[in-house]
Amino acid sequence: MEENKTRKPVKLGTLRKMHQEGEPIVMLTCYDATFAALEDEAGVDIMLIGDSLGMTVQGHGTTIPVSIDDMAYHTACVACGNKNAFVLADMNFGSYLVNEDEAVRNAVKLMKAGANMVKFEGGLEVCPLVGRLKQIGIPVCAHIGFTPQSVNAIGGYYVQGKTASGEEKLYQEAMALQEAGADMVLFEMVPAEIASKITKELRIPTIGIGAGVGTSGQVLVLQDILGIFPGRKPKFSKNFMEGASSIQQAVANYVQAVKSRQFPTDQHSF
Ligand SMILES: Nc1nc(=O)c2c([nH]1)NC[C@@H]1CN(c3ccc(C(=O)N[C@@H](CCC(=O)O)C(=O)O)cc3)CN21
Ligand SMILES: CC(C)C(=O)C(=O)O
Ligand SMILES: [Mg+2]
Repeated sequence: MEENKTRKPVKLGTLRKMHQEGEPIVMLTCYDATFAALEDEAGVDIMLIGDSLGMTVQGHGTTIPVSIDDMAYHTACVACGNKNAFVLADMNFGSYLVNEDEAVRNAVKLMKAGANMVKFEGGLEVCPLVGRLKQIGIPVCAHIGFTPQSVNAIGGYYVQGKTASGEEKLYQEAMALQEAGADMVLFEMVPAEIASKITKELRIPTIGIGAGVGTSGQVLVLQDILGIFPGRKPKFSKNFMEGASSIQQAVANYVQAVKSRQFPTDQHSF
């Protein structure tokens, strides 16, 4: 592969600047070193070692069975293949809301494996943990809206924040997370208008998946953009292999589509 020599390391400061200047941030899930090198070369800004690996790599029906050792292993694989992208690692179900000291130790494990930031699902209930991690030098991305680890409690794959009170809840959560010290907020499956409105009021960058084009950046699952995830495709994802002649080109086309705000369209939004 031809080396991309113009690329500089993406740091937290880079992401803040992109948010301020309105340059879209491209995030894509990544689970191994080969794809890390490929995504890095294609210009992906943030590689997310998502707990979606429970579905895409391990073949489970949800993200619930994933362990902290699974997350640390895949984070280390990605970190080895990556040169310049920012590395974000998901905290798995059960690794952060059971016991706060254990949550801190688990976050430390992911940072030692090569993460630059950790992400976990939740609103007001995770604010104390966000503050504690911040104190010991661990940046946090908060994941709100539809939170897949709570699919059993939510009762299905439903769009969140559709009612006036749901919208207010999302707004309050985003503001509280920023105040608690979060460095980024991710919205999953929320109305485009709300994600855009909250993004304008936050100092910190936002990332959307099924949250419209008005967030600071976008994320999708690697296997979804390659059209190789079995079963029905979520409304918010897009197969970028269509019209591409290689995997490299499909990933580059995703990067280009997010950077030019051609993706997502209304067709991928709620
Ligand atoms: N391959 C893959 N893509 C993802 O986007 C993804 C994962 N896995 N695993 C972790 C979570 C789970 N997420 C999901 C999974 C499925 C739907 C889904 O099926 N959405 C349908 C509605 C399905 C229904 O009505 O039950 C949709 O049309 O958007 C949404 C989000 C997002 N994440
Ligand atoms: C879908 C994204 C946002 C995620 O959390 C994951 O891949 O686990
Ligand atoms: Mg996740």
